[in-house]
Amino acid sequence: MALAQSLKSRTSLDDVWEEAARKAALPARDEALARAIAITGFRRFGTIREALRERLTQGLPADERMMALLVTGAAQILFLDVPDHAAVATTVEVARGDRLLLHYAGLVNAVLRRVARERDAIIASADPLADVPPWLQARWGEAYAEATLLALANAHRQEAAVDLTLRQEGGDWPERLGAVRLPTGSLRLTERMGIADLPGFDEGAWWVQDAAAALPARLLRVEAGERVADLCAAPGGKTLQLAAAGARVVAVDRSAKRLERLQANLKRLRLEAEVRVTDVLAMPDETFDAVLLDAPCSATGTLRRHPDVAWLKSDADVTRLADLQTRLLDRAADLTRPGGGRLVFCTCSLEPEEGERQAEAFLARRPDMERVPVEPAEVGGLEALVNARGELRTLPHLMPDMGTGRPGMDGFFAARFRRR
Ligand SMILES: C[S@@+](CC[C@H](N)C(=O)[O-])C[C@H]1O[C@@H](n2cnc3c(N)ncnc32)[C@H](O)[C@@H]1O
Repeated sequence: MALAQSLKSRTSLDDVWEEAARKAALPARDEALARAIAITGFRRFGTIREALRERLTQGLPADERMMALLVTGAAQILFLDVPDHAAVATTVEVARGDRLLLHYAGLVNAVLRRVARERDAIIASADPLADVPPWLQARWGEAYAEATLLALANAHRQEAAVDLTLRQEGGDWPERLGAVRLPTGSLRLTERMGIADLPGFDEGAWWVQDAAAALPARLLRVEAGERVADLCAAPGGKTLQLAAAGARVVAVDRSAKRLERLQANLKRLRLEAEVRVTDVLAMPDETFDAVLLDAPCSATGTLRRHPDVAWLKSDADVTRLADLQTRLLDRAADLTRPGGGRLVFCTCSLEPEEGERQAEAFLARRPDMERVPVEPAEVGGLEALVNARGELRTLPHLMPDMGTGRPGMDGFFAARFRRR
């Protein structure tokens, strides 16, 4: 019932999962299936809800737990490799075991059987935009062309691939890992495997990082020995890239818990960085040769991994976060060395307020900063990833599958500046 809890409290699935899993105490394999069901429930929430609405004479249940129960049952029937009878039986069993849902058991049984019988028709007639909630359809309809909106919706229905960033480029890692080298340099696994069992994990030869997430730190073009600030650094994917390039990195984040993961990552990779638990806005004056600001954002570029975000966030979150980004960006500029220091601002959002408009307003209010356009050659020659102003704008459908059967990448924005 993590899905119900997440919907009710508008808290991310990741945040409610740990506690829910501890309470349920499921064996690892069952927990993995439960998580796949919850993720699929969110990924296809619009399609599933519509299918249920059309098959419930009384309309959708107001009770979140009942709604979540039906969604998890239908997700298994429609989109997961679970036999229909097992999906129906386990969902009915959950209803029977719950005092408040007990009287719905017959209804659950009937509606899920009907969903199973009508599966092909449900899938064939599903609206291509059904899984994009209205607030995002409105935003993306304004920001992007109609064909792009459809491509985004389609990309978000796919599960994300697992990409790796090599600590050191080269070597025979693609063969050893059964991976394909993407044009941008990341490796993409062709099969889903236990990460810790893969060759090179213990020796710290690579780390998991989406192909798009690996681009912003590269745009900083750090050189060995440079002093670099990684602001909003945890859990540290970009810190690892900067440290692996030989920079003396100061990694800053206000979350001590998330920084623990960054420390563990540094340890496994045998890399070093100075780690500071602090609010970027409260950092004392000092300057760095290069600064990376990977600001907190609505994360609408990561819906393939975190489909819950689409159903839990709202316009108000974008406004609030964009305001925080503006303040963080000004602080990041102050920390950039005058006379040539570089600054890269990035977010994993598809919203212009958290990307293009943020960069435009920044340049307008900071005459001490100038833009350093990104060249397509810096992102593997993929021209579609760089806009006319020389900003990186990756979209989830823009990475071809390169023979892995798993296309796609996170949606990221990055702009590069130099301090005069
Ligand atoms: C997008 S995540 C960073 C991901 C990270 N750069 C990476 O590549 O693994 C944003 C981070 O910003 C941190 N954060 C949010 N507001 C902050 C602030 N005012 N000062 C410092 N860190 C902040 C959050 O704790 C979160 O870890």
